[in-house]
Amino acid sequence: MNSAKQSVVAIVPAAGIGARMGASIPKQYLMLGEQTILAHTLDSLISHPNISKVIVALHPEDEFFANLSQANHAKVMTVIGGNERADSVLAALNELSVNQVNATGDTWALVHDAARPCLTQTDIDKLLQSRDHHPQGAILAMPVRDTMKRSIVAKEANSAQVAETVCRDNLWHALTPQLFPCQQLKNNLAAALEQGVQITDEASAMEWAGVNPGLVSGRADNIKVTHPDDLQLAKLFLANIQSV
Ligand SMILES: Nc1ccn([C@@H]2O[C@H](COP(=O)(O)OP(=O)(O)OP(=O)(O)O)[C@@H](O)[C@H]2O)c(=O)n1
Ligand SMILES: C[C@](O)(CO)[C@H](O)COP(=O)(O)O
Repeated sequence: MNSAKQSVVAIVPAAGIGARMGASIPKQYLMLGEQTILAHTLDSLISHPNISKVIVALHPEDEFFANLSQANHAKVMTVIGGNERADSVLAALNELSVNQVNATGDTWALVHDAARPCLTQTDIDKLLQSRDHHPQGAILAMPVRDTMKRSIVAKEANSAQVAETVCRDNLWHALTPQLFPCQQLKNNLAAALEQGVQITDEASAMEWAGVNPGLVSGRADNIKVTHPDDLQLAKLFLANIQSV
């Protein structure tokens, strides 16, 4: 079926606590300019014409989401997330299968981290258009530019040492969104988690099932806000994106 006719549901894992950020509140609710990180992320998905629904996976004790204006948007619905990111994504997929994925299963899941607020419409378009030559699904990714080192396991802080240089040929940074047929992603993610497989992104569940997801080159400013110094960078990137 022509990809233009297939429906796309965005899934936003937003149930983390942001431990590495070390803030007093979950990092997705930190301010970035005029809005929270999560609000910026939701705006980028809500505003895309080919995204019909946005399912946000929230921490069971989340007390912030209801205060976002985006919480009341017609496209937005919520589910309770799980202990790990993958569990939160699966919770959203399970919610979808109840009332969204039709018999032919031609609904696509576009999974995007709440912590990546600098996503552009152009990159969403690029990923959606990749379905015609990547019917198995694809992810936004960025080729590695630096020489990559693997460290010796450090015995104490600030004592890391190089163990080896890792060949960077064909090495990419996996970004999000990651785009897969709903039904296949749900089945593969559930099976992988059931087997205790370490799943840190949707592609790794699909790879576990023998799929080779497409790699779609994405913008370098689509960063995941993880550590405190990422906040200023995200502010700069967002201002740049909004100025064009
Ligand atoms: N149980 C979890 C853990 C993470 N996430 C989400 O997955 C995304 C990427 O995870 P990460 O950057 O690691 O966020 P946190 O888990 O919050 O960060 P940390 O690991 O520092 O605690 C985030 O938007 C986070 O909210 C989630 O939905 N459910
Ligand atoms: C999904 C992801 O953003 C791709 O790079 C990354 O795997 C998330 O990792 P995290 O440890 O859950 O932040």
